[in-house]
Amino acid sequence: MNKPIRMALTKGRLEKDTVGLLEMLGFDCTAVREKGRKLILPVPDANLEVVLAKANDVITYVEHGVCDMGVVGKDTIMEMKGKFYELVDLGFGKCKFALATKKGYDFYSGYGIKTIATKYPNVARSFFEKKGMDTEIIKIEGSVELAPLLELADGIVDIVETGTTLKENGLEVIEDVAPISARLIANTVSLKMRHAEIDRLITLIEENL
Ligand SMILES: Nc1ncnc2c1ncn2[C@@H]1O[C@H](COP(=O)(O)OP(=O)(O)OP(=O)(O)O)[C@@H](O)[C@H]1O
Ligand SMILES: O=P(O)(O)OC[C@H]1O[C@H](OP(=O)(O)OP(=O)(O)O)[C@H](O)[C@@H]1O
Repeated sequence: MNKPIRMALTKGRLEKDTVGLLEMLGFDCTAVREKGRKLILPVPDANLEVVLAKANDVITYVEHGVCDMGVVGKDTIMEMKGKFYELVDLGFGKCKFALATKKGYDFYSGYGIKTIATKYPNVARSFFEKKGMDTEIIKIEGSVELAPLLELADGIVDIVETGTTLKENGLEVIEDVAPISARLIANTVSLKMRHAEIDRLITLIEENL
């Protein structure tokens, strides 16, 4: 048998749904479910090796070819860009990028440069560039909703899923930026060298979505 296909999975929110998808395809994911602190786990009947990584690192490993495939959010793809193929929209991990401000704040009024706090500076920059709007972008590592409350920023570009975090902090969406869901990605060389195996897996996934 060929060496296993290495698939990098985003740890955290996307992990359960990805394992659920592999199980729905009929693969035994016992080793992944009972992983403890192990980070590389076999899915033997699929000839897969699952690598558990942080979202940005999934892209780094796939881009460098040390993982053949990956499962990562569209948010991470939009922020990191990079050279790899985006193959399938997996339809889970659904949320969106949105521009939000304090409730009732008139973001588009006035002539001063607006300040935007975000964990995703490239996404925010390109959103405002398309509008032809000059902004100051400040990178924040988490709980981005704090920035307008502390008056560091006029608005935020962040992930919104249920809207609860915005609501409980007196903020509201004023514009959607982009829809987000989990994507299957592949290294460009792996897709050529292991085309038959990857293609079989994609067909199986698409039949089960
Ligand atoms: N409410 C949400 N908040 C953030 N990400 C979400 C949400 N719902 C779905 N996602 C998707 O899940 C992916 C993984 O999110 P998760 O919070 O587990 O990791 P992360 O964004 O790297 O955060 P952390 O730095 O806390 O690990 C995101 O990249 C996004 O595609
Ligand atoms: O619309 P909601 O369902 O409330 O979800 C959105 C929140 O979830 C994410 O934060 P996360 O929990 O990953 O924490 P972080 O802000 O520290 O990254 C995101 O950055 C929002 O804050």
